[in-house]
Amino acid sequence: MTQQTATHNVGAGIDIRSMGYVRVESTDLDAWRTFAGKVLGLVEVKGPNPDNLYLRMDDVSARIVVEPSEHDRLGCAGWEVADRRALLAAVDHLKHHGVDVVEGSAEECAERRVEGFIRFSDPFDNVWELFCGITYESRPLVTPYAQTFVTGEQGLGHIVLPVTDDEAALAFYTDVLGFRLRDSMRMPGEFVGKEPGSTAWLRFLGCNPRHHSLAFLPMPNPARCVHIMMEVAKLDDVGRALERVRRYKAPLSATLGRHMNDQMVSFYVKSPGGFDVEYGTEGLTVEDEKWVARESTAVSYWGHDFSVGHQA
Ligand SMILES: Cc1ccc(O)c(O)c1CC[C@@H]1C(=O)CC[C@]2(C)C(=O)CC[C@@H]12
Ligand SMILES: [Fe+2]
Repeated sequence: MTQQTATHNVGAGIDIRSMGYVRVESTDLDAWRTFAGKVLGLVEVKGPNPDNLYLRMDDVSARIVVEPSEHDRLGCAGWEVADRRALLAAVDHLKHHGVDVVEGSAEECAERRVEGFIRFSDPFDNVWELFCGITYESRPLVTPYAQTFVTGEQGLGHIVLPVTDDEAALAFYTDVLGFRLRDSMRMPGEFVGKEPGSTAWLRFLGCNPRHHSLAFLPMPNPARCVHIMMEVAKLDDVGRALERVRRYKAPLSATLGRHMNDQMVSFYVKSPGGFDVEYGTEGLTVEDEKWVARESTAVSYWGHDFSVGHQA
């Protein structure tokens, strides 16, 4: 299967290849330094702006950039397209759908080490960036706990964004952005503040073989992000990370478990950004040609007790 087949552009949306980077706003960079380095096992590297914290997880120069701010929240997620031509096509496509697009300045490109990028917001004020031509490093990454992150064509991982209207979100992300629906989960409406007896949908969407790169939860969130997921190669890497959560007293949001839809074994830990980080392994990969989007009837086959996150 090649990336160039027509099926890759199902729905004629934008040809987004993967989630490339995440930018985080922080009131406490030292808290992020410890959390990212000691708990997650990311590697701090030098970057263009000495005020920012740059974190590597693979050959890409930085996958997570934390910048000083008055807020603790997600800044934006950056999504990779193949090249400048794809980026220009995306601009046309977004404008055609009435989306306001801002082109990244030369300084902003230098800070991100990309050839070009654009910024826009989804209908729920989540900030998106699309970029091409990011730099990658010759020096192999040596992670502090010897884990390997699963990235490559699957990108950084996945992100769960807050939305206010699940139907409008599904239409925007599939018809306008070109994501493919991979799974759905029904939730009681009262869970997200809708009228009792109603239904709210959690949708899981993909843009590459990773089962989902994007999901949305119809519930507002001050951190502008529910969680980001990063995947490591081995179950031992998840187990060791869970021990570091305990050692560094990072607040666990959900216990170890295996999800039903993407079969990932993971736990959730609260980041200093106000959103969770899901740390997992053994995530499912799919092929668009064969995949059928169904409705999963449970969060997990076992584990993932979210009540630990609500205990004082
Ligand atoms: C259900 C599910 C499947 C695959 C995932 O990667 C995944 O993160 C989830 C869980 C999604 C969701 C969440 O992130 C926030 C808290 C939620 C709403 C719950 O309380 C249950 C499902 C959880
Ligand atoms: Fe997740």
